[in-house]
Amino acid sequence: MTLSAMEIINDPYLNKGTAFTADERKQFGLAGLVPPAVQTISEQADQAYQQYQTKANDLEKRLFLMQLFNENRVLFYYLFGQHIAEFMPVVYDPTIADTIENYSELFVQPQGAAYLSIDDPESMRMTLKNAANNRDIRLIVVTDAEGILGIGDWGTNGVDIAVGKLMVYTGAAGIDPKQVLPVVLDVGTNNEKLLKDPMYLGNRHERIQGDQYYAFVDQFVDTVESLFPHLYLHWEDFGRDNAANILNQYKDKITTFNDDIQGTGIITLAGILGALNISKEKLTDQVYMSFGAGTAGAGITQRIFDEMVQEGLSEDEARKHFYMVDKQGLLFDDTPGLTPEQKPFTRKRSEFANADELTTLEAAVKAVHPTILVGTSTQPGTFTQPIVAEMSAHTARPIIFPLSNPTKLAEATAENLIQWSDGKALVATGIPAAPVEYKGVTYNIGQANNALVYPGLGLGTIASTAKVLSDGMISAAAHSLGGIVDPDEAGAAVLPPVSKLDVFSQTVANAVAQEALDEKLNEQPIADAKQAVADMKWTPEYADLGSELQARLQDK
Ligand SMILES: NC(=O)c1ccc[n+]([C@@H]2O[C@H](COP(=O)([O-])OP(=O)(O)OC[C@H]3O[C@@H](n4cnc5c(N)ncnc54)[C@H](O)[C@@H]3O)[C@@H](O)[C@H]2O)c1
Ligand SMILES: O=C(O)C[C@H](O)C(=O)O
Ligand SMILES: [Mn+2]
Repeated sequence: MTLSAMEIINDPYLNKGTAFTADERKQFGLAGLVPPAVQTISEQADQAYQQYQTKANDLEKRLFLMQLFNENRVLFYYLFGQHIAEFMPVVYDPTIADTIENYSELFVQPQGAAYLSIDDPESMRMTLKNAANNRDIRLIVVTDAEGILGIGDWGTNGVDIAVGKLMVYTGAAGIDPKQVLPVVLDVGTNNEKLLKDPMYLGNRHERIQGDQYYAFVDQFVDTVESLFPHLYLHWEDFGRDNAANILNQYKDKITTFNDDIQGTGIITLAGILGALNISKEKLTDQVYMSFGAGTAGAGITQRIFDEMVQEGLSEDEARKHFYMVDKQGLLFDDTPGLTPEQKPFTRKRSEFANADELTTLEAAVKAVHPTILVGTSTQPGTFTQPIVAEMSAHTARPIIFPLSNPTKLAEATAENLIQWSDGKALVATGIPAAPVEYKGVTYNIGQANNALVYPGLGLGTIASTAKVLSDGMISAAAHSLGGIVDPDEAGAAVLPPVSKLDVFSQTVANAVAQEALDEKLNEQPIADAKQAVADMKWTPEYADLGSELQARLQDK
């Protein structure tokens, strides 16, 4: 069996458009099916970038790039590689939030995703097999879309976050796009707007919860593990009640990762270490306050706590450095509605004369004087001027990270934080922020978004054939981002710039793979971690069509 010329052109992994060579056009019946000119990939990319620049806004730009992605993966990633910092906010957060909210209206094609319906579990295996289409799948990003960014429950529309996260894996770290699969678990939605929308494309019923939900998740894990034996399974944007349960269920059994818990923990720790490098302070001297102690907030807190223990504090000593504020206010051991992840970080009312008044962030900040404040609350504008002034009055260089996404949900803007703290605050934001000019200094703002770390973490884990993702590998990833920014430059950022994302993703991957080997977690013999990472890395170049087709036939 061989592929027809039309099948080749319509296959995004094989299509080269005007870059098919004269020989290929002759040999595979492509002559006359594309315009006569034979272009190089660089000429194609220049032409595509010119088109991109004519688009009126980020949504239009994204739709154009998705069209390119749908039609020609190599060209898309070549172009992405040339404009990584410019394209990140367009293919990913924050613009991706608009495409998720308007998924039905914008729907053109399914972008290679697998839609797994809880109403049709019998089809699961076949769907996954067909979506993989004989490809050697090494990486799945799966969501059930109950907690998309901070915008809530978006049902089947959430599939876009799986597609988008995977685009960043390849653009940043060079994961082979032939080896990835985006998946949405459509278990229904509690989003009334979607349930009433005649155009909604997902299952039109409330979320199935409890045993049936967990059985469906379990069936999914069993099925992908049996179909794809070398899989790295990435969970994204599950709801607060399920995310940690699922991670705890599988993390010691398979190679798996929760981005919101672990990825956010790593990047935030890296940002804090970067900030302490600037202020020349020690982590173990800090007082940490988590605002919005949900999936991400608790995940970050746990990572910073583990780091303090690693730096020599006992668990009891370390715990004294942490405070959590959620909807109820400062969390105490008798606060109703605590999650299992919050319980270890609650305080005793007896520690405060006015415990019952500590129901707002401002009151908690006044009572505790945190030196680090991290926001994952989905509550915009909650890091107010009085709060920032209060922190600045008690700390030389307060570390303040408003991490809620997308843009409209951020707890504060970087500009306000720099102004309100008179340039003292060490800031990172969840979405990209422009440098802030203040009193003659240009403050570069680091982006504490898990996208700065999960691509390298994934590449390192897959390349090392690690059987699990260990705490040591996670810690190695966080530490590997140090030493890239010069901390002594005025206005230095706490994290390396997104423009270097492709470079430092390799650094992260190398560190993670080395740690996996040091811990003897590799399933296959590997002599050299760096070499294994280099061998795994895919680069966007057109391969010879004949060889590609040959390989395709061998896979069948
Ligand atoms: N920058 C990053 O890399 C990154 C990573 C993950 C999540 N996030 C962002 O963090 C936010 C939360 O995501 P999540 O997955 O943890 O969601 P989540 O629903 O698990 O957690 C949100 C928490 O905020 C709490 N909250 C709600 N209203 C509050 C209020 N008025 N005061 C205090 N707390 C309040 C909720 O009770 C919950 O515990 C989102 O906006 C998301 O985009 C950012
Ligand atoms: O998707 C992002 O931009 C980061 C994070 O995973 C989130 O949920 O906000
Ligand atoms: Mn997320």
